[in-house]
Amino acid sequence: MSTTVPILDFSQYRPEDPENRASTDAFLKQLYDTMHNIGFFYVKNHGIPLAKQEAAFKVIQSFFALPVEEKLKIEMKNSPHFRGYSRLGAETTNYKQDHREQIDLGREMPAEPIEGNPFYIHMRGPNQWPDEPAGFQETVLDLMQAMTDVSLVLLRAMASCVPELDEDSFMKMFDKDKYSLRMKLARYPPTDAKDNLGVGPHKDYGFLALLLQDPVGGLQVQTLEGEWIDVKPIPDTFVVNIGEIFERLTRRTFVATTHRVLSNPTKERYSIPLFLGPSLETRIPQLVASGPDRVVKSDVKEEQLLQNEIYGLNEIMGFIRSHKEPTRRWYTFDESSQQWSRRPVAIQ
Ligand SMILES: O=C(O)CCC(=O)C(=O)O
Ligand SMILES: [Fe+2]
Repeated sequence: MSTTVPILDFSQYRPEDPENRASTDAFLKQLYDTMHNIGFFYVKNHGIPLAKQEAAFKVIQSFFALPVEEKLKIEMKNSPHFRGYSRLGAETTNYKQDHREQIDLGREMPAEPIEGNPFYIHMRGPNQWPDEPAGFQETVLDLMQAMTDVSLVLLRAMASCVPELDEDSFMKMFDKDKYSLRMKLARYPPTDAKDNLGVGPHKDYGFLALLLQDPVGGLQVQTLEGEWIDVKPIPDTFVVNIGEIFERLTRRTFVATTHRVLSNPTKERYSIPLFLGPSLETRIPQLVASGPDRVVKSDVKEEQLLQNEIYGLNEIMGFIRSHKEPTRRWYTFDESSQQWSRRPVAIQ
């Protein structure tokens, strides 16, 4: 069976408009089928102006063009909240070094006290912002807000298209002051190496990811039958995919699709994924009574899946396995209790 990544028209989804019922229902039906059959799709007519997308790419490109010493001023190892810059090769996916550099960001929040809090609470905290280029923070925050707004509406649509899910109790996990948001600003340098994996095969850890990619291409998804297909850039669309926790919650009615990025031999590539999750303390219920008995082929082994009941544990464990140096400096693992904890001050 050949599979394609469908394009959904977001302007069809207007649940508050009774006149538009047929169109909203058609959108929800297509959304359900897509999430069940492939777990990846494009959205068009999302309402985020092209100018906002282009402005973000522009400041991001200027940042990555700075000398490395400048970029290292906001290196992730400064941050117990896993925020900041990771240089080329600093990140690991599926046991292998990735070939990209990036800035990790999240919601701008105050750091939480160490005493009396679980270690995963430190995923919350402030971002590190570069001084240069001018306007970086405002421009990136502007896009982050617009992408968040689209993600939250998409999430509601996803919840409402599953008959077994109660939309309101589902959305309660996404308390407006506490839901979790992570964003990456990524640059993949060109490589003519035979092994041209920009990012190795993985699933995303949260509920959903919304991705803006530039025109270069290289993103691929693995169909449920195990075949790799291109998610070619389509101008003015965003790519959406489901995360592992959504898969857990729906007992694989929805699938967290495996994906990877192949670097281009001659061109650098930029992408901006945003990951949405509930508040860190949320215990993820399995809201669907029983899932279909599905066999899904994936290059990601079951042992790699993050399926903890507490959402925040999944998020921090994803960062701990990908970012060795910030982890070594700020966290410690106790063999006897098999527990992680946060160091009060970083070690050198
Ligand atoms: O750069 C991309 O297109 C995808 C990146 C990705 O999958 C990730 O960072 O989780
Ligand atoms: Fe991903």
